[in-house]
Amino acid sequence: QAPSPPKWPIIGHLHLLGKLPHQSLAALSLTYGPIMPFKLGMRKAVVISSPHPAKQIFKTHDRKFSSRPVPLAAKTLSYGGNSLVWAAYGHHWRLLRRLSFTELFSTKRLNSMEKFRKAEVSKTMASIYEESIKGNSVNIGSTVFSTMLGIVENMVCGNYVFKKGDELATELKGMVRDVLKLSGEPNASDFFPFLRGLDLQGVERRAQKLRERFDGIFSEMIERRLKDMREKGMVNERDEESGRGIKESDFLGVLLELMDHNEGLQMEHVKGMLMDMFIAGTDTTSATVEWAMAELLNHPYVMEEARDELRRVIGKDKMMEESHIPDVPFLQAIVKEVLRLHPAAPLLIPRLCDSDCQIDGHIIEKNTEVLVNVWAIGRDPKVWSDPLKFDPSRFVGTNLEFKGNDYELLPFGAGRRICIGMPLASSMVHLVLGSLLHYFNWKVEGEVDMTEEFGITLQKALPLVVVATPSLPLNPYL
Ligand code: HEM
Repeated sequence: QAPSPPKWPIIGHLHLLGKLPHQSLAALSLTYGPIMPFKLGMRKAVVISSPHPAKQIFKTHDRKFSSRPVPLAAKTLSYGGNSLVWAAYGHHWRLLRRLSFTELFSTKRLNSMEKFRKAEVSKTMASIYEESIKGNSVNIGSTVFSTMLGIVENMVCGNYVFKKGDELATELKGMVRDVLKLSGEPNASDFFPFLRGLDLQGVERRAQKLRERFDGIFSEMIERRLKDMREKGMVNERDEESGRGIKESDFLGVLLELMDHNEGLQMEHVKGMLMDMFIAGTDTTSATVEWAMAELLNHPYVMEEARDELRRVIGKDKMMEESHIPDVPFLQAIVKEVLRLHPAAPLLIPRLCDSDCQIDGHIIEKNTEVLVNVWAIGRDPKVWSDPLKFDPSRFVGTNLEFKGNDYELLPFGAGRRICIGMPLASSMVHLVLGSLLHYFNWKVEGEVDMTEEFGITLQKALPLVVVATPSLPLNPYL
């Protein structure tokens, strides 16, 4: 057994989690090592804080670690824990993963939707422009959240339930945050199965209520889609805008059709998938752009270097497009540096060990939960020189990527359960951040506060609200 902190009777190590578990666990692993057994009430866990054991888990023994523990709140919110994010590794998960890949995230599918993403980002830039000429400030996180909401929504169901800036979109951001908070909130019923049913902290009650609110939205989406399908067959009338082929359906249409053909898919699986995409795809991406802007505002010379690069590559009177991304290596380095210091899921989404396994000489027993602390790995002085310094140039001229093969940089996880939305997230973070920098000047008085807030995702405690001024002579976004 690897060394672990002294535990208390019954609660084990729960008292050591603190308000920001990724930070408390990172500090403890400095004393107890990179493979640290941890007792969460009655549940066995192990915390991994270094690239070598992470590689063993995600590569050498990936199959054994390909399920996840499902917190009770997540089970309620995901319609029973059978969605892509939470399903146990096996036939059902493979079906959902394959469907999501072919219908949403294959290169072909993503390419066919590019025109639409471009339009969505232009709309965002135009709205920031309008605010900027009025001298109004912009809430970066909320603005990028709405952009991602529009993009995910269009990919998933090809129409709009949420209008930009309307009440439902604003409400939805709050709801997504609540889901992430609830799913990450330590819940006594998870740690002590004999307390199940008592719901002492009211977590499940709150999860149930939240799910009902989502359910109203999803039911409306599905109702509309079914009506379309009845009236027009599978023809997607929005093909002009979405760039899809005329006979193709969208993701929701395909799921509903498969459900009809009894492929083992039920309505709650379809709704669980909608929940996954809206939760996993929106706040993660907008938080990354928000952290990036916060770091750049605190490092104006880095921001200036990125803008010089964008001006050189794109030109002064053109919009940034996804096709520019391979030609802006410094912007790419900034994104890597932001994901190193501020990974949107600092403990990833935990995995579950399905049979005894030896990692670097330590036995990890069956049913142990595995928390890979990528936040700690990103700040480990044994891995990075001057790790707390925001210095994108450390990536310039290296082949280091965040795609699951370099175990020192794993913001999207790795192995067969690596984030399926990574290609989309990567394009969007580069495109939105690049566009914000290319088109506007950004300044703040004093330092931006970088305090983190608790949740399953890493959020800024204080939202970044800044005034922009247009920086290019023409406004290519209007
Ligand atoms: C910066 C943005 C994002 C980050 C940092 C991120 C991070 C992650 C991480 C760490 C995991 C768990 C991986 C593992 O267990 O190894 C994950 C899973 C997942 N992500 Fe993302 N994600 C992002 C954006 C997105 C987007 C845009 C979507 C979709 C629209 C998405 C959909 C998913 C799904 C469905 C899973 C579950 C995959 C499975 O269990 O098979 N994510 N993500």
